[in-house]
Amino acid sequence: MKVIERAPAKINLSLDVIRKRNDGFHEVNMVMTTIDLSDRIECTALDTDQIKINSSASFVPEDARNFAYQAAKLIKQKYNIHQGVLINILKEIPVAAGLAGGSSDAAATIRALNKMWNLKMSVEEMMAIGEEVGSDVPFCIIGGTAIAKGRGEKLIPIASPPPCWVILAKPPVSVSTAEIYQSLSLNNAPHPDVQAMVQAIENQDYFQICALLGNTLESVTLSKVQEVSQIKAHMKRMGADGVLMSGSGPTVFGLTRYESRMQRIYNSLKGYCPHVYAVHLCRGREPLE
Ligand SMILES: C[C@@](CO)(OP(=O)(O)O)[C@H](O)COP(=O)(O)OP(=O)(O)OC[C@H]1O[C@@H](n2ccc(N)nc2=O)[C@H](O)[C@@H]1O
Ligand SMILES: Nc1ncnc2c1ncn2[C@@H]1O[C@H](COP(=O)(O)OP(=O)(O)O)[C@@H](O)[C@H]1O
Repeated sequence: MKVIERAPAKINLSLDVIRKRNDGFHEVNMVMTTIDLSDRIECTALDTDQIKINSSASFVPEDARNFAYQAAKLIKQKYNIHQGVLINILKEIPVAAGLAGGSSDAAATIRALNKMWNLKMSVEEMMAIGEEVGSDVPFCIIGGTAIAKGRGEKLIPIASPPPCWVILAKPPVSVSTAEIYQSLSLNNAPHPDVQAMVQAIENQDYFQICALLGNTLESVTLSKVQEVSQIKAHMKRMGADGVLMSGSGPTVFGLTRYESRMQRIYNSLKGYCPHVYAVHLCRGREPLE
């Protein structure tokens, strides 16, 4: 038996870091939304009782460090499953990019194994398992657009933003999420207006959404990866209506409603950055499969 699931990336339209907690995490307030750049997860039943990972990308661990492996192991333990699974990961999402590629692979694995082993887990149960793998995994279980609080696991689904093109450019460097949070000094950090962003999305006010894009972590990554500022400036010059770094970065995204402008921004970045994509926001809570 084989179950296939789509694992879409996310971007953070607004990301505020409120305080450092005692457990090593930070309290956040974010607006996240899925985009139509996806990995593909294929789960195939194995005769032997083991978890095997196969990934199409280098840099992605194929052992217990893989988030999909960790998700499968947690499910096997919780439901006392003695069957094995081969998890084939076809990577499209750049790795360590601020786009939650690994988290989305874990979430898609949870959805796939729920079907393959007929576990009848509710969305809440899948989110609880996801939370044990990483802060962004519960969001990746539901997808769509949501406010995320706590360390990212407390979710309030909201309406989707109005349709537009999202151009993504990842400079040829990767950053560690833990290091970026660690280097953040909250004394002089910028704090985006998350509530105003939620309101702008509810009003379907595209230009207000563009104006309110903000990310507390951006200044930290900017100071380590100079290409982030260069790409931001370039996207603005080429006519993007709003530009921001996603998550802990270093991927930068730009928004436009015009296909011709999307093409211009995309083409002008293609020679400069190894990873450039032009995608759409995902509308609504489409079934993630
Ligand atoms: C910054 C964000 C924004 O969506 O995304 P990415 O850039 O990773 O895509 C997330 O907060 C990342 O979530 P995720 O990548 O799941 O992080 P986790 O694996 O749970 O944690 C990795 C490390 O990041 C730090 N961390 C993470 C989340 C959080 N709210 N506070 C933290 O301080 C902790 O040091 C933790 O050990
Ligand atoms: N399935 C996976 N896909 C990508 N990276 C993974 C995966 N499982 C574990 N990792 C590890 O997680 C780290 C962060 O990757 P990723 O989830 O792509 O980035 P981000 O947290 O910035 O969105 C990588 O450096 C990689 O070692």
